[in-house]
Amino acid sequence: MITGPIAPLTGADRPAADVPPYDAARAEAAVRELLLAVGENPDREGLKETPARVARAYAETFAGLRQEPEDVLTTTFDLGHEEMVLVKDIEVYSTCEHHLVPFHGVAHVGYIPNENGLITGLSKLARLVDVFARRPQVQERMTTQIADSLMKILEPRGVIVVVECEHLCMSMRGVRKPGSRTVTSAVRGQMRDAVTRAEAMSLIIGK
Ligand SMILES: Nc1nc2c(ncn2[C@@H]2O[C@H](COP(=O)(O)OP(=O)(O)OP(=O)(O)O)[C@@H](O)[C@H]2O)c(=O)[nH]1
Ligand SMILES: [Zn+2]
Repeated sequence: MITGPIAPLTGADRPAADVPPYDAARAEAAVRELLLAVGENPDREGLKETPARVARAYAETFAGLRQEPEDVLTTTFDLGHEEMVLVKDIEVYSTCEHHLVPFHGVAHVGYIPNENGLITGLSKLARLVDVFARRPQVQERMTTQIADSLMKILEPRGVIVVVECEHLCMSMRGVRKPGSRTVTSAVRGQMRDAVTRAEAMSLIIGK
């Protein structure tokens, strides 16, 4: 049986500073237990390195728990560009917090800079998506977190985030509907205006 302290704060929005350091030994012990539980022999040749491998993989998969959006939205420029900036088709791999299996697809992230034209590096938008994707997630919360952190840090006039993902928990098990895609959006500030929103959506949909 695995025992030990649990994270002091349990909310999904807790700050990275409150998340305890990654405990690889604990993850390894848990994977060994899981293999025993399903009736496998964790000491057989093919599996003996598996708990350590999974522990290493989980460190990467959940690295976002120890990152803040401020860590990646660092490079900002004052370009004086006040029109919409949209990066679309950002590949997303996240983990469904209900089943701990992946959901994957694309995110489209757009914003309208403020009157000072404060913008960020394009790659930083993709990094921001990863900060929230690399956590146990639900797609709705991930979408909201991306939008709200952009609003807070860049103080833009508006933000739109659209995420389209296939959830493997719906494809490979349970209801077994491969190919279905879940679309979530979060729209903030001036991006809520009908004309602006329509422009953003046509840029997102147009291939
Ligand atoms: N809203 C939302 N639901 C999700 C997400 N990922 C998985 N789910 C759903 O979470 C639900 C969990 O339902 P439960 O009935 O508790 O679990 P379950 O018995 O494994 O459900 P099934 O997947 O239907 O077999 C399922 O309907 C999943 O499709 C997500 O990102 N957002
Ligand atoms: Zn799931």
